[in-house]
Amino acid sequence: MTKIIIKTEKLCKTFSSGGIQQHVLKNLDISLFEGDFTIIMGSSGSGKSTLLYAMSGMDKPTLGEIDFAGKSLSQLNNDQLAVFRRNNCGFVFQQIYLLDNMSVLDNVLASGLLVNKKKSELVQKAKELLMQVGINDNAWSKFPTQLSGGEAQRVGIVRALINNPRIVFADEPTGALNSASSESVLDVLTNVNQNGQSLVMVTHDMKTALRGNRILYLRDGVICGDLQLGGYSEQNNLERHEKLQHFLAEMGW
Ligand SMILES: Nc1ncnc2c1ncn2[C@@H]1O[C@H](COP(=O)(O)OP(=O)(O)OP(=O)(O)O)[C@@H](O)[C@H]1O
Repeated sequence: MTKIIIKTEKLCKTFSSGGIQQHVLKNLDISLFEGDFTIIMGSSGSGKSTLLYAMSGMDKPTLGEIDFAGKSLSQLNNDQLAVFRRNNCGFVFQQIYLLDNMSVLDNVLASGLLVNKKKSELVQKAKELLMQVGINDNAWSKFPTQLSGGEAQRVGIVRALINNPRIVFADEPTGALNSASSESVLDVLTNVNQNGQSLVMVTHDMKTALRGNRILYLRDGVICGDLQLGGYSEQNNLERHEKLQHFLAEMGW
């Protein structure tokens, strides 16, 4: 049976500003499963990023519980949460946030060294991962400004993977890329998932969503659709495309 990796119970997030409260996430009960590539879709402002940040322990919920691989996140203080995130989560953002004054290799190593891994092992692993995403040795000493957007995001993915996270969270990872670069980044994410890595990704884009095997649809802070799409492959993509199109039409997307 597939193992649950994250389970939320009555998860709520409310933001207050200027005396006005905005209930962004409303009593969400969600289970995410190991090995899945879960996609979160929904209209702008529906709470997708807020949900991603709450489930990953980046932000604290207002109410409710998050069980992450057997650990209750509400029991952790901020320092413990930071350590927990470092050991269990990888993050890929639209803005890639590579450090401009460090080489490609050092950007990856910096994340690994934060969890006290042995440097020689890390270097070996970083190089292997960089090769796997098509960043070859002639690029390892380059600085981020010398990379294309797609190359930089593939380095961002390696940085997210360097500590063997239980799950990788991605927030619109291709949102700032042209279509060729997007495809190369999505191929990498697909490959990472096909090698067993759990992923959860927020996207607005249908083509991007097709890389996932499960689609959660958020409307006004409530999950109103949950589609099992089956795993991505180029052969079955037409059928999956139609299924997703139908689902999104039902959701009023
Ligand atoms: N830190 C914050 N303080 C106050 N309000 C916030 C904060 N973060 C998010 N919000 C509000 O919560 C709502 C949901 O935001 P969120 O970014 O989660 O939506 P989203 O579905 O990811 O939107 P988009 O697709 O446009 O990125 C928005 O109305 C946003 O303004």
